Amino acid sequence: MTAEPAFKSDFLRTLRDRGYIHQITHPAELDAAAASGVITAYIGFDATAPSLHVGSLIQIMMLRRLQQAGHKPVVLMGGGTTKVGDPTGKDASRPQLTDETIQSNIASIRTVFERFLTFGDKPTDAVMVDNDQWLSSYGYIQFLRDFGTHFTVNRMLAFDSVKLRLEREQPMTFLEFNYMLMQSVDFLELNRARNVTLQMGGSDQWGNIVSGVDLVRRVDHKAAFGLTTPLLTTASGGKMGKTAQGAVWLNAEQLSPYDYWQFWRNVDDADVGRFLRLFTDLPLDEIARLEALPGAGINDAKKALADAATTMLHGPEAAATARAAAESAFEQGKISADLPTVEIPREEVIGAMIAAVTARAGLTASNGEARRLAQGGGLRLNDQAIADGARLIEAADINADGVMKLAAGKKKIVLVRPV
Ligand SMILES: Nc1ncnc2c1ncn2[C@@H]1O[C@H](COP(=O)(O)OP(=O)(O)OP(=O)(O)O)[C@@H](O)[C@H]1O
Ligand SMILES: N[C@@H](Cc1ccc(O)cc1)C(=O)O
Repeated sequence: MTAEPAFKSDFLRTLRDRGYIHQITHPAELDAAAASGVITAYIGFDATAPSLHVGSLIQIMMLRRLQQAGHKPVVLMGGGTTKVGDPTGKDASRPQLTDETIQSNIASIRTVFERFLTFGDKPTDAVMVDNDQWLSSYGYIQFLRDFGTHFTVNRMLAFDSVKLRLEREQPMTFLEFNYMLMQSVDFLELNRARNVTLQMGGSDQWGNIVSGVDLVRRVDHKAAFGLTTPLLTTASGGKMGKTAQGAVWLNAEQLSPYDYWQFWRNVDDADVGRFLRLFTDLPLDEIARLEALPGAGINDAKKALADAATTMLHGPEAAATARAAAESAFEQGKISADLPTVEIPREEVIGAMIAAVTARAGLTASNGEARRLAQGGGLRLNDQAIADGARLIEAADINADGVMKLAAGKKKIVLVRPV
């Protein structure tokens, strides 16, 4: 192994110590800049959905580390780039979103950033910009003349986002082919308007980021840097942020604080230390202590992770409520009103097979999966294991509050309310 150079700047030292760094374009130059003054850095987020998910949280946390180290974060909303759609990592073109959908997604996404960053007018306060402001006002010919000359098709074909599609003989439209230019122009624009010298993102963004660095350096002869994080996967190999049930959304409307707390509480043992370093502000020595807890102590480390991550996103009260609901549900065998409740038409519950209700409540993907779960002893109705997936639900299974408690395995649990 080659020895890694020691960083002088607090910012890069923290990023390295906490596991954020995958690649940097000019490490020594960037380190010197961050050690000697305030730098301004940006990360872009496209508005492809009404909420960001846990995969993008590493990026948000990196902007938080930047601000904690005394530098200035710029959050870029991709109002313009979302109209084109980043082909990076995609097998096929994205569906085109309407302007209304993009605007409503931006309005919904932007709310979470205030939890992680301090916005305002002071030198290291965060600011938010929307690239629609400049990208949409270029005329086509002007854009081509100003920027098209700085990109060769030869080089663009060599980037993964393009190359992999061509190799697989999957179509890439000319619309998508332009995405890289637009992201590069963003960097140039932000460098000129706000003195942004660093762009960060996930490792899949490397091609787009390097193109922007090159554009700033070539056109304006100014310093510009790129830094990427590893693309996070969980210990079981899946892309971080997606689960069998879907993405782990950051907005409470898409995923309740309870389910968010549960996501962190249920991470694999092997992920706990890494996630504590990336997703909480706990000091490294405290994390080392939590990681080293013997045996079942790992559960305390997971609860510390769930508490800290949920507090940061949803606030201390929501985190405490989620934890109390989880503890009463899993550890004391009681029913807690804070468990997620699923409303199902009465006729689909009373008299229906428990396997069907389990699937209908979203605990399993199918009736068959619910039946197998029951056979294996993993299906519980009001804390009693039910081995027969064909067992019919009776009115007597519903308690005085009008709900019954249904659990699939140790981790998934809901209240079903017939309505
Ligand atoms: N699992 C992950 N680990 C690290 N970074 C991630 C992960 N998922 C997304 N990112 C990063 O978060 C930023 C925003 O990504 P984006 O919202 O496009 O995520 P996505 O899951 O790829 O969404 P989409 O499916 O719309 O492309 C990018 O910099 C991307 O590299
Ligand atoms: N391409 C990035 C989002 C982005 C958009 C514009 C930028 O200038 C930077 C980044 C993504 O898909 O995640």
